[in-house]
Amino acid sequence: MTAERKGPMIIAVGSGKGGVGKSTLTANLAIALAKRGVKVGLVDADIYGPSQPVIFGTQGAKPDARDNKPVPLASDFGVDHLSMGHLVAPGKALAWRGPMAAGALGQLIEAHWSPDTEVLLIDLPPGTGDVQLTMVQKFKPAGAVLVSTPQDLALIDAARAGQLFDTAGVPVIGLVENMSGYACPKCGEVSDPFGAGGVEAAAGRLELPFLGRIPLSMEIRQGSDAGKPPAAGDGPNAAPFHAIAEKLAEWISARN
Ligand SMILES: Nc1ncnc2c1ncn2[C@@H]1O[C@H](COP(=O)(O)OP(=O)(O)OP(=O)(O)O)[C@@H](O)[C@H]1O
Repeated sequence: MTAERKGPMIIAVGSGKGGVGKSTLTANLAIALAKRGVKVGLVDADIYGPSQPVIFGTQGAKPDARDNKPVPLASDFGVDHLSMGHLVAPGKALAWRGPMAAGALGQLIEAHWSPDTEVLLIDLPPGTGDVQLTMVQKFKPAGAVLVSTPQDLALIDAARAGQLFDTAGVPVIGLVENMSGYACPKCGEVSDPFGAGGVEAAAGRLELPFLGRIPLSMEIRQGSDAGKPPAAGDGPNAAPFHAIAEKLAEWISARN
């Protein structure tokens, strides 16, 4: 009688800096986990710059509400999802103060997720502000994945985001390097516009697992903008996401 209903395991995806590919990684990890048979939901908590409706191709869709709670939207990729971008007009949340944004995040997490949902991936806003703090304090994720590009500045911010989770007692599952190495589509030569290997080295210094790297690729950007996330297909850009999802799935089953 006193046993609490066991909800989905919450896993946060965070970054110290904006624009490093956190939303791209979250969406593709969710899709890759779903392909492995995990029942996954995704919350786009990036209240000030929601991008999941574009990535999932559900822009303009309006979630139903039951008992004043939103019902997450289904997608073509087996991942139910909910974003502030589905609930308020674009740009409106920009004027919200911290507590209001944090309250909105609560509504997304406590929505009508299907009862068999095993894992909720949360695409956090970049940085270490109020929304992130509320998230880790109130909803206590089981773990967090941190994404960074390889440059030093992004890494310093990623380490700060790591501290936020550490302070709240949320284990960092590992670090992901995004936009690592670019293969020229014309000549095939690989270059490293943001450097390479920086995140793996930082993971070593911070004594955190390194989960893998995602290349900088035109197809990843085009797929994200067109509602066709690469992990849903089986092209060359799907593999890096699936390799990281495999490690995440191992971490999840070790916790169950
Ligand atoms: N590996 C990649 N190769 C090419 N483009 C990428 C890659 N990762 C992300 N992008 C592109 O970079 C842009 C920013 O990515 P994304 O929105 O995922 O970052 P973010 O960290 O979530 O940003 P925000 O701070 O807005 O939340 C998007 O246009 C996305 O398509």
